[in-house]
Amino acid sequence: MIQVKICGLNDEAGFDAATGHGADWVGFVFFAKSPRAVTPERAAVLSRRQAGGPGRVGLFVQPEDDEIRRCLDRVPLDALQIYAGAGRAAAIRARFGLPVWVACGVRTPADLPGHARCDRMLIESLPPEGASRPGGNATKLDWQMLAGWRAPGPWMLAGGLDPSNVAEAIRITGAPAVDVSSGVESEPGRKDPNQIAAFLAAARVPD
Ligand SMILES: O=C(O)c1ccccc1N[C@@H]1O[C@H](COP(=O)(O)O)[C@@H](O)[C@H]1O
Repeated sequence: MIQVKICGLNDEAGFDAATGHGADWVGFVFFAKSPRAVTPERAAVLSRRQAGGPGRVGLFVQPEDDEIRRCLDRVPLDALQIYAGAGRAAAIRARFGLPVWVACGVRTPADLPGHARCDRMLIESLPPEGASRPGGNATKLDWQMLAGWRAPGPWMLAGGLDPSNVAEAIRITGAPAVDVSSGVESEPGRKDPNQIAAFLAAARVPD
């Protein structure tokens, strides 16, 4: 079955929709410039609503070790999704002993990774020129680019997915897992429980 991560959860309604409809992972954005940003304390409150539920993924942009440590002291995380180079990913993994997922921004087929240097690659489009954040911009890749790509390790597709296009994206790319943030929101930073439910259902429709 296709695995699904619902990212950028920051309120009870969104969190409950993601867990209640069977998301495999929920994501908390620890990046202040994001409209979905949460504090570690807020993530901990949400996280406690569903003990033993989906995996909890913390999203960090160019993080220092201290920032990750501060989060982990407050909220248990099962994986760290980072926007940083592969060398930094290895150091973070060694330091914290958690799976590290690395965002791989792709513009042309030459950008597709040939080697796995982390626990999971997030294949997504590069941000638009002048964007204030490296992801979460609702920009999608040319999915056809991935059609002949042999993934060197676990990966997921992200960027510009929504309930109306996720099934086609999976069909074209062969993605085993997908990640969404903007595409299940009524406005930036506000998750829509109905769209979360629709996304999970659409991602899991059998071929
Ligand atoms: O969601 C954010 O605000 C965010 C901020 C900084 C880096 C990444 C962010 N989100 C991630 O971006 C992709 C695509 O998101 P979208 O569905 O196009 O909005 C996804 O991996 C999010 O986890």
